[in-house]
Amino acid sequence: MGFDSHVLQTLSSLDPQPQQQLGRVINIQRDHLQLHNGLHEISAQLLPALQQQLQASGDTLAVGDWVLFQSATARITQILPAKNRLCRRNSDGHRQALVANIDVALLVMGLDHDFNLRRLDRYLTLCLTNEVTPLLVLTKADCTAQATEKMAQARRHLPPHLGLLSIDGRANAARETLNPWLTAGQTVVLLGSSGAGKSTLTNTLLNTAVQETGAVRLDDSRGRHTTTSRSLHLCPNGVCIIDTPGLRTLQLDSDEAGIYAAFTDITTLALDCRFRDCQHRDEPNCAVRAHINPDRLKSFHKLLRELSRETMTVLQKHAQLAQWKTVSKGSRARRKAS
Ligand SMILES: Nc1nc2c(ncn2[C@@H]2O[C@H](COP(=O)(O)OP(=O)(O)OP(=O)(O)O)[C@@H](O)[C@H]2O)c(=O)[nH]1
Ligand SMILES: [Zn+2]
Repeated sequence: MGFDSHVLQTLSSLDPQPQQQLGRVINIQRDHLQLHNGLHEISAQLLPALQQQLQASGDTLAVGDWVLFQSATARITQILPAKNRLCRRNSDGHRQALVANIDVALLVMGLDHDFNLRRLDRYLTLCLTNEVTPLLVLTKADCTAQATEKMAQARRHLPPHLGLLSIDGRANAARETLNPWLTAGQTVVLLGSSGAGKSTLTNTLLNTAVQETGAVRLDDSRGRHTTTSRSLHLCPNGVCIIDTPGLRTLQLDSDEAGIYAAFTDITTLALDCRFRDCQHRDEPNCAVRAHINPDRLKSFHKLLRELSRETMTVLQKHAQLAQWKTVSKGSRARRKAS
């Protein structure tokens, strides 16, 4: 189930008791938790004290977490420190762990109306700030005549080292295409919007129909949120894959250093800008604007802007709101006058 040197190292520092077992969280429903111990599945619950501890710290258990549980009662007594956790911010600003202990993320995007490179930059940042290898997987290559053109567009937009492929997620050939990217023992998560084809691809990789799939709306290719919980499955080739429900929004839980780390194509070029503090907006001799796709630069600016808004104090937010109101009042008055 993806047991690796990280888990081994963590375990050796923990001193587990004989009545405890190691398991991996493979599914979380509202009040139902499923573990796998390498042999079979186990329905488990958190020890109440551990539940309280999690609540107090604002943390949550995630699919992919490794835990110790009591063999007799199936109560989870300890969560092993994860090598990474992909988190987002909820609408109320709270951190939510999506999945844990991930090696590779397949960023699944349809070549239909789902195709949106700015959204992709968000997912990329999530991966690169957590040391997860991202791979862009464009689905529904069979549905559009523009597959080649959109692939080229994605290639121009993305940093050069990033893996990119297009598939028909329903076809067995997709398994062969993805094979070089998937190594036995690794944990791979599928991320993307609803209807992008994550469950379809999960079924193809598992070679059985485990995950339910659903048709998309014709006008905008939006899915119907068919998948409602994250779940981890073991593929015949030894890869663990986690299918996730489509995210409506992905508010990042990253700091400035993280965003810079995810945009090294920009930060490297920035060394050649004329001004050391160049913001790559309208400064002369800006090396970034000269070489980077404007859309990607927009993503970079937007993510930094979101971050500064998040870290603003309440007073700063009020001041900014007041400033916007004055500006928009002024421009309305000017429009009226002209
Ligand atoms: N033609 C074609 N159809 C696809 C492909 N991939 C997915 N589909 C179809 O797209 C629809 C949505 O696919 P799902 O796999 O349910 O999408 P999802 O990303 O899991 O969606 P949620 O579970 O709602 O997050 C289904 O009708 C699939 O059959 C593909 O590569 N080609
Ligand atoms: Zn610049």
